[in-house]
Amino acid sequence: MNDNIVWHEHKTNKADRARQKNQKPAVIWLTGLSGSGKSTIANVLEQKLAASGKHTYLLDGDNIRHGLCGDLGFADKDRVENIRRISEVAKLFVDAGLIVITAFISPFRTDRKFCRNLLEAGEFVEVFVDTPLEVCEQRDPKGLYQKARQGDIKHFTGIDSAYETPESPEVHLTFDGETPDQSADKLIAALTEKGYL
Ligand SMILES: Nc1ncnc2c1ncn2[C@@H]1O[C@H](COP(=O)(O)OS(=O)(=O)O)[C@@H](OP(=O)(O)O)[C@H]1O
Ligand SMILES: Nc1ncnc2c1ncn2[C@@H]1O[C@H](COP(=O)(O)OP(=O)(O)O)[C@@H](O)[C@H]1O
Repeated sequence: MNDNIVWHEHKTNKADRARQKNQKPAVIWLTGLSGSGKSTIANVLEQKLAASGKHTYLLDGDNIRHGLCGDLGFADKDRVENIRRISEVAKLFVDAGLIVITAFISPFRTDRKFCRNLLEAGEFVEVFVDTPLEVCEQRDPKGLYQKARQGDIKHFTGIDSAYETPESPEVHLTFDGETPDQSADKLIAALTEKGYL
């Protein structure tokens, strides 16, 4: 970083904006395999939070990779940079007073920890969408597992690229045949019980 760039304190701050919105800004970070249900649950969660008057913003893997991270692929170093950029954006949105929901595979522990460390204590809420690989592969909503098994996609998470499971996520969301709506309700119940909402 350039030594001649000095941080500028603003007169309106995160606490003011949070008070105005009557909510606790945070990042609800969904992590899990492709097809585990991150985007689906994140969408339902956002709808439900909006309906209860919360101000939210959803950052979703596929969408962000069309714009902000459109230059990145799926080699390890690209995934690291992907999560770094998203973490910085999430931090800005938290500063804006929002409840940020993210839906990225985010396969590496150090990258999820990077985001946690960027934020203040209690602002990073790791949610492990723990759907077994067999279920994700059976769902295969975009046909990507089939392509990965055929060798048409390289470095596919869970097939030939690692997924490091969270060691102590704030919320551990297991799949037991629930509908997306039920999973989102389970998540909201856990977030409420732990005081994040
Ligand atoms: N090689 C490989 N591995 C994993 N995923 C792949 C790959 N190639 C494309 N896709 C599609 O990209 C989506 C994952 O993007 P993310 O930004 O969440 O990935 S990461 O966090 O940087 O690992 C992922 O979206 P989700 O299925 O919603 O998770 C896939 O649709
Ligand atoms: N309880 C559930 N929660 C989330 N998705 C579910 C659930 N049950 C079935 N699904 C289906 O699984 C698929 C998950 O896909 P998606 O949300 O794109 O996952 P990801 O974002 O993790 O790749 C969707 O087709 C969704 O309808």
